[in-house]
Amino acid sequence: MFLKTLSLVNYKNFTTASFDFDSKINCLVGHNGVGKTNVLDSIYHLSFGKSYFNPITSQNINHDAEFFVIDGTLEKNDREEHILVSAKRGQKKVIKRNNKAYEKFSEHIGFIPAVIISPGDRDLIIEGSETRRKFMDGVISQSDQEYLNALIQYGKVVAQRNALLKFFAANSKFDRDTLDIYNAQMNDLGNLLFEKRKVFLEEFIPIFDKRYAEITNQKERVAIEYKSQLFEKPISELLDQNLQKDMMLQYTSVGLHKDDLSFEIEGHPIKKFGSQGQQKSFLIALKLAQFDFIKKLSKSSPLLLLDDIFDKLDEQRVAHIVTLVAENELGQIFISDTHPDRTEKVVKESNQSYKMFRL
Ligand SMILES: Nc1ncnc2c1ncn2[C@@H]1O[C@H](COP(=O)(O)OP(=O)(O)OP(=O)(O)O)[C@@H](O)[C@H]1O
Repeated sequence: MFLKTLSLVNYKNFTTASFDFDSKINCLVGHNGVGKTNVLDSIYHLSFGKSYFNPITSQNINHDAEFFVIDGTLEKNDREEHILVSAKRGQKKVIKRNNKAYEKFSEHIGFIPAVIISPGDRDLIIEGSETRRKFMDGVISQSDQEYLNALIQYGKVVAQRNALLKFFAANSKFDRDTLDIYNAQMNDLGNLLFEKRKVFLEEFIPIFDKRYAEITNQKERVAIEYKSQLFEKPISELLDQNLQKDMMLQYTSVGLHKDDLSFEIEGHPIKKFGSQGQQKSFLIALKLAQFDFIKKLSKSSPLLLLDDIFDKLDEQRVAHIVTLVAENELGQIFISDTHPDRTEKVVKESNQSYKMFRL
């Protein structure tokens, strides 16, 4: 699978732009702020139906315009596929595949598998548990529609349960029967998601370990561990035990939505004890493991979007990734960089076809 063409109208800083991509390596080069990241983000948008950097759709529309269009042609399984994402201020976004609009965007997830590596990935280490859950959910969802549907449903049930708790507090009421309906739904959906997260991590963690060792020449011991209250008790029990607390807080304080992943180096949290370089290697290993995992399940190489990759890796490491493309381990990649010469030097050495786009 590869992205053949991309046209943008009023997407972020672009009024119009079009690209005819190479099936292997594409380099977007230019000064700070010319829009290199925005091109990568528009490709991400085609894949996930939203921006990686700014989830507020209206803010992706050029400041001076009323709408944006991202139009891409893919070659997938020897067929040409046409994907269009468009948004108008004040209206719902539209995503079309071969001119037919999706009713649910979630149906599109996984159609164009993609992985982005960007300086902002550091949030995965430094921010709260939500970023890590989102990462895990994102990887699983790209290859498991049942997981994605259950996840969406679970989120809705928690929101309904929270609204009910607020209603109880505002009206000094309590209705066990309605609460039990939500508890049962949370329990069933939560268990399904918990089992799938466990299965996923059993497979994902060894892939991550291998990638980390490869990137660092096995310098130190790192670990990812799944943290969930569900290892101790089923959700139904957790909910019963915490009912008084939830009534007071007016939200659901326990469940699968509190899961986390702990990232450790030599037995200590990498957030506090990892050097900058170790954190960078950890994040890249995490993203390459995501790539491997999705590739295995979807049986095609995800698009690899490398934003400001030289910020994260020295020339040798970037060359290593480009070599992987040459060996056909990776598929189509997009690299953004401010230094055309250093990028061109690295990609030339790979003896692969490539295109340079000077923005
Ligand atoms: N909705 C928008 N309308 C117009 N311009 C926008 C919009 N959103 C972002 N921009 C502009 O896009 C530019 C940033 O583009 P981008 O982040 O892609 O740059 P870059 O080439 O990757 O830069 P760097 O090398 O610094 O990472 C900024 O000038 C920003 O103001």
